[in-house]
Order: sequence, then structure tokens, then C-alpha cells
Amino acid sequence: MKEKNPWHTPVTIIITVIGVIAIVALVTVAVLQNRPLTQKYKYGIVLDAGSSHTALYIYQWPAEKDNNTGRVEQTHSCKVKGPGISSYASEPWKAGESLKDCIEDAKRRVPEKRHDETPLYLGATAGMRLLSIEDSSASNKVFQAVEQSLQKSPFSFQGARLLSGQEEGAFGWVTVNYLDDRLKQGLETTGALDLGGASTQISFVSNNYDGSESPKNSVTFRLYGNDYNLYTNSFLCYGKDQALRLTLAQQTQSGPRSILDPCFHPGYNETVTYSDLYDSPCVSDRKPQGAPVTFTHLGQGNSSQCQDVVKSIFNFTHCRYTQCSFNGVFQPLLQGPFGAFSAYYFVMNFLNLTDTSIPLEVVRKRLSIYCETPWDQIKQRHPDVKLKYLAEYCFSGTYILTLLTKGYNFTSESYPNIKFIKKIKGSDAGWTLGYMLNLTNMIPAEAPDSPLLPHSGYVSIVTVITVLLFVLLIFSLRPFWPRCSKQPQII
Ligand SMILES: Nc1nc2c(ncn2[C@@H]2O[C@H](COP(=O)(O)OP(=O)(O)OP(=O)(O)O)[C@@H](O)[C@H]2O)c(=O)[nH]1
Repeated sequence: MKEKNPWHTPVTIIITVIGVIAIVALVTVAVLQNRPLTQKYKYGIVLDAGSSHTALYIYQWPAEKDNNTGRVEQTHSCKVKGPGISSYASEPWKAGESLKDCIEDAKRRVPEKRHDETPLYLGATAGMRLLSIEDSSASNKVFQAVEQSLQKSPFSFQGARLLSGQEEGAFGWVTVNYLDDRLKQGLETTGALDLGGASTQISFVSNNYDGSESPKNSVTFRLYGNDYNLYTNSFLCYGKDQALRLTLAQQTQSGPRSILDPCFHPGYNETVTYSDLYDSPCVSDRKPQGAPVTFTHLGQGNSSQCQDVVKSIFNFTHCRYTQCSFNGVFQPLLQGPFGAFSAYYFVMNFLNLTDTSIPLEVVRKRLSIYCETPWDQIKQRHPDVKLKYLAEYCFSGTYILTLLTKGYNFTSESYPNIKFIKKIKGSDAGWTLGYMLNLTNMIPAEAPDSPLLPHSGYVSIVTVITVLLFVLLIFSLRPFWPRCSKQPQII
């Protein structure tokens, strides 16, 4: 006598096997079909041809996600050796040559098969703005030389052009807010403070600015379905190197043989050529007549006098708007947090003053102690720092505080809203990323449709439904289940 197990009928076995195969097939298809493609990247390269130097930035983003925010990141940067391209006005070909090492570097960093589809841009800022004012033919020749050089690269060269101060300010603002993921989420935006060598930019959104007062300061954007009315202004000649020229020009108007500069350390002593100092459109019209060839630049290290001489390069006397920053330029009320980058960061970081929760008065006191320190001691303390940078930190720190408080009207209350930053999530703060995002149309005007479910959600739902179907199938086979009767089936 043998007990017959109903599960062993051929029909049940076949249905069970098919059921199991179906489940495995369904889950496999769900996983494979919806698996993110093996990550392929696209690349973009931007050259920032600044007044003091040129830098190359490489960006990358997942190939199938061009339109999504927060996905473009800087993977590498290369500092071009030598000065900015505007310094090659008398030998333009050298401007093109100077870029070659960084282009070679980029060729190694970007996968070879992506070279020809990688856009390459060069944007020139205040140094070239000044050169084009001074000598437009020389500036054109420099642009031609860099274009010729970049056309020879394997990348897809999209041209070299001069950015307006407004573009520089606005793209810096886009970069900061893109990297902070504020645009896509429609969050309150961060203002951008950029201090270059030859110009400085301030850009922010203010509720009391709709662009009607001083329309030249207005830039409007529609990004991810949100409208922004941005206030931006670029001050040519108020980057830190040109501002230093302005203060030195102020102190040498009578054509002296030596000056005792309160913004340089006691014991500092350098010979400066008048023609070098006045070789910039920012000061050239003020060159004193009959001055000797050189003057001796002596340091005094007197912070309050330094503040006075720095203040004197700003004009606060006329304002034809409801309110102004300086030099008669309109500025609405400051609003929200601010990111301050480029030289703001280099200088305040060196001076150990990036913490804006330190009261402004304490910051001033610390800077004044630093300025009063003799030059020999400063050099001993910082043997590895480039002497040119080292000599100027007292001036630069004083200039930054004066620009922020007297120029832009930051107060003890609003100063903590400033954050001195170099990078955000690994990418340098600056105009280059915003410029590339704009030219590659990577920030859509309207919010992109997001997928209904993430990949993992989709796989989980298919798995749950499949398991439910299997359980149903098992229940539908109830007639074949072994009965719970005590009577074994007799064959
Ligand atoms: N201390 C210090 N200063 C730096 C460093 N790199 C650049 N600078 C100086 O900081 C200032 C601003 O530099 P950048 O932001 O590169 O300015 P830029 O692009 O040359 O100038 P613009 O054309 O006006 O935008 C210049 O005076 C530079 O000489 C650094 O690593 N340390």
C-alpha cells in the first residue's frame, strides 16, 4: 500500500516549474531592463583667462543625465604657468603657447574617445577688458593667438571671448547656487562675491529689486521653473591688484621719491618704477608729471591710516538712485547669505579670518596686529609663501573689509551672512561652471519631469507583485493539496 502525494501529479510539477521560471524571468527582466546604464561620462572644459593668470577646469557629468542638476562636477583643474593672457600684448603668440601644457594635461584626463565631442571654451575677464580699452588691436591679436592654439587641440573648441562684467557676476552666482542645489529645489539663493585681480563682482537676489531702477544691473533667469531677478555689478579696477595700484597712485600724486605706506609692514622696502605702476588704464591718466623714474616703497604698518587710504579710492559723494554702493552705482538692500570666493578666500584664509562669526571689531583688531608686525618677522614666519602675496596681505585684508563694509554696506549684523569659500562639493567657486552650464543648455527653464519611481522602487514592486501572483497560483492549486484527513489514499 502506497500513499499518493497529490503534489506529485505531472500537472502540479509542470505548473510549479513554470511558475518558478516565470518569477525568475520577470525579476531578471525587471532588474536588467531598469538597471542604470554602465556609467558613461561627458566632459566639458573651460579656460578662465583672468588678469593675473589662466586656469583650466574640466567638468564631467553622467552621459544620460544632461538635464539634471547637481550632476556636473569639476574633476580637475590646471593652473597655466606664467601671467594672464593680457600680459602678452606685445608678444601675442606667447599667450597661445602658454596654454599648451594645460591642454596636454586635459588630453590625458579626458578619455581619448571623448576628445572630439568635448566642448572647450575660453572666457577672458578683466585683464582683457582693460587691454581692449587700452589697445583693442593688441587685444584682438591675443584672442587670435589663443584661438589658433586651441583650434589645434583635439577637443571641440567653441571659441574664445571676452566676458562682460555682468556675465562674470551672473555666472558666478549660477555656479554657487547650482553647486548648492538651490536652483532645482527653488530654495532661497546665495549671493556671490567675487574678488579678482582686476575686477570685483557682487550678485544677489533682493526682494526690493525688480530691475526697474538701474536696469543695467539686472539679469533675469528662468531656471527649473523659477524666475530670478538678479542684481549684479562688476567694478572694473577694483580687483585686488588694480585696487592696490589705485592706493599707490593716491600716495604718489606729487611724484615723490619715496612713500611711507601704512598698508605695508614696517621694514618693507622695495623700489617701484613709476611707469610700471601707472601702466594700466585704471591709473594711467593720473600719472604725475615730472616724477622721477622710480620711488622707494616703504612700509609703515599702520592699520587705521591704511583704512583711510583704502577708503579714499572709493567715491561716496554722488548717488542718483535711492541707494548706492560706491562710485554712484546703484545697489539694492543686501539680502540673504553670501559666498565670497577667489581672492576673498585666498586672503582671509591666509589671515585666519574666514570665520565670520568672529565679531567684525575683533577681525579688524587682529588684522591691525598683523599689519603692525615687522616685515622680517612676517618673512620668517612664512618662508614658503610667495613674497609678492606675503607683502600684500595687510593691504588686501584691509581692502576686503573696506570693500565689504564701506563699499557694499555689510554691517556687524550682516557680516556673519558671508561665508568665505574656495570650493563647493569639490568644484571651485567662480564663473566657469555657470558659463559652461549656460552654453551647453544644461539648466532647463522648466523643472524636468522626474521618473515616477527610482530603480530600486521599480524592482521591489515587480518582485512583490510576482510573489503575490505566485502565492495566488499556489492557492488556485488547492484541489491538489494533500487533504488533512487521517485516511491515507489507498492505491
Ligand atoms: N594669496 C593668494 N593669492 C592668489 C592665489 N591665486 C591667485 N591669487 C591672487 O588673487 C587675485 C584674484 O585671482 P583670480 O581670482 O585668479 O583673479 P583673475 O581671474 O586673475 O582676475 P580677474 O580677471 O579680475 O577676474 C589675484 O590678485 C591673484 O594674484 C593664491 O593661491 N594665493
